[in-house]
Amino acid sequence: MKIFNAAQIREWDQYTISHDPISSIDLMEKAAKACVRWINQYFPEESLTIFCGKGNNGGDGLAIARLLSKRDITVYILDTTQKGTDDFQENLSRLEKLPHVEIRFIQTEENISEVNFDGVLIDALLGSGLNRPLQGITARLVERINQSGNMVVSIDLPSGMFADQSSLNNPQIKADHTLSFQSYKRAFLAAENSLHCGEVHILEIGLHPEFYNNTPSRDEQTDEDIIYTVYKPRNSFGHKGTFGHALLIAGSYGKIGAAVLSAEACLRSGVGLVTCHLPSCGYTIMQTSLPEVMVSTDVDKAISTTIETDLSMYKALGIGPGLGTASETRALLREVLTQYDRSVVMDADALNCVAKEPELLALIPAGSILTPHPKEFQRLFGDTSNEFDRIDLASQKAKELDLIIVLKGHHTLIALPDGRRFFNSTGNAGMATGGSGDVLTGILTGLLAQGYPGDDAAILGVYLHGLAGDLAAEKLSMEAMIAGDIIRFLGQAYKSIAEM
Ligand SMILES: NC(=O)C1=CN([C@@H]2O[C@H](COP(=O)(O)OP(=O)(O)OC[C@H]3O[C@@H](n4cnc5c(N)ncnc54)[C@H](O)[C@@H]3O)[C@@H](O)[C@H]2O)[C@@H](O)CC1
Ligand SMILES: [K+]
Repeated sequence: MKIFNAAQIREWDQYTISHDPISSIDLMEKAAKACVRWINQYFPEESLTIFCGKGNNGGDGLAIARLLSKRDITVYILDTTQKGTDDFQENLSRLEKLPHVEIRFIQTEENISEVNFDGVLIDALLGSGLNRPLQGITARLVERINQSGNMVVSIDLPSGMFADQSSLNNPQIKADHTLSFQSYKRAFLAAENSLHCGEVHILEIGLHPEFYNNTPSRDEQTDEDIIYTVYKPRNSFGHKGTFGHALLIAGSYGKIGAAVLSAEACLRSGVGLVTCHLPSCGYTIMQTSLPEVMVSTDVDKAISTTIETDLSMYKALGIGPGLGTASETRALLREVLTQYDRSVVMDADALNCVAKEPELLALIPAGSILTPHPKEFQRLFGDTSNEFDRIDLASQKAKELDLIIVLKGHHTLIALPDGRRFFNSTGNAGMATGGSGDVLTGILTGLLAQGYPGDDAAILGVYLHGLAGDLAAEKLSMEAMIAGDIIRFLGQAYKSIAEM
């Protein structure tokens, strides 16, 4: 699903108005009706206090008030000097025709102390038209709403939150639910906003599909349609050679488990053969845990010497899980990156090695996949002041270095070298557990070895990993699931993708 920015969303509204055609006041009525259906379902009887600004977000609020006027309702209008939009004014005069609805105006800070915060609070102060951080009386009102302790439902966006840029540390509504229209906004994908958005509900308001289809978007949220086009069902005439041979370079003393997890995930991603290059202390552990994996061993407790084998026999290479960052290991990494010219997957300590020796970056083969979590990303590419900047930096580095950057998080970002950015839609907090990243490395390496191009491998692999995690959490709970469970549910995840 494409994610449009605030300007594109405005254009989409305008396109619908002129091509549907529909008047803008009728479009607002549709949006309000969609909200009312939701409110009636979630809060069927509660009294409501509705806070409106004088833009179209406030217009939505006034229309909602009229449609729910049989309830116990109070409407507060934040009466700035600014003139209301046409649709706001029209909805105000429609509402004023209902004498039993109480409309009060907030013009001074004193008025705020007279507000009665009753029942469910509907926040229709500001929406996607926000163009500066809240201040003065608006910020004060927002603060009071947040302090009220009442349930808060925001219309379109929590007031004070920008649709497509960081709002970190700005005054903004802390909503329990956000009812937004038609499609996801960037704001809802940022972890830094999650405490303010609450649960996000996207309501269909019939914006014109032609605009959606014809308007390119840099950002997309991975969904079933995308996965359907990326996933390649297995060729029934294939043999194990068809599905590639992957090499994983992983493990150190005390962290052989990372290599085992990664190797099993790689196998279960569908690859034909897996070889794991391990320090010698991991030999018995790996052979006993996973008889399907071939093992080549190094001499020591950490991987530190030259790999003897001809790397060109491997279709893909994954480096990092449990590797450590010893200087000998870095030397090996340098050698591998120099020798190998197909895509590699680099995670965890492989990335930390690169952070210690940044000149290694230039050796990474084009089209390779890097999978940092935010801390590893920061070590590699430096600090950013907020999540939006971090995503822009990841995107810039993906372009500059011709790499795919998978920035792990609640909505993992997949930044492609051509500038496109995908936000993953599967996964849950249960996956924040040791070894979960090793599993992802294995899956991605396995998909590359099977011949998936890097961008498809990243999009599909991250989605599968999250979906398997969701299935594991459903069965076992987020608390009790562990990384190995993600592997155990990979099969079910594949099955549900195949049925799409
Ligand atoms: N036909 C349409 O365009 C539709 C619009 N809809 C609603 O319209 C909203 C967008 O409407 P608007 O563009 O009027 O935007 P808003 O209702 O968000 O308000 C924008 C106004 O507030 C002012 N403003 C911006 N930042 C401010 C700040 N920090 N403090 C005080 N004032 C500030 C702006 O100068 C502008 O006049 C959406 O969020 C959505 O709720 C929906 O009704 C769906 C249809
Ligand atoms: K709002």
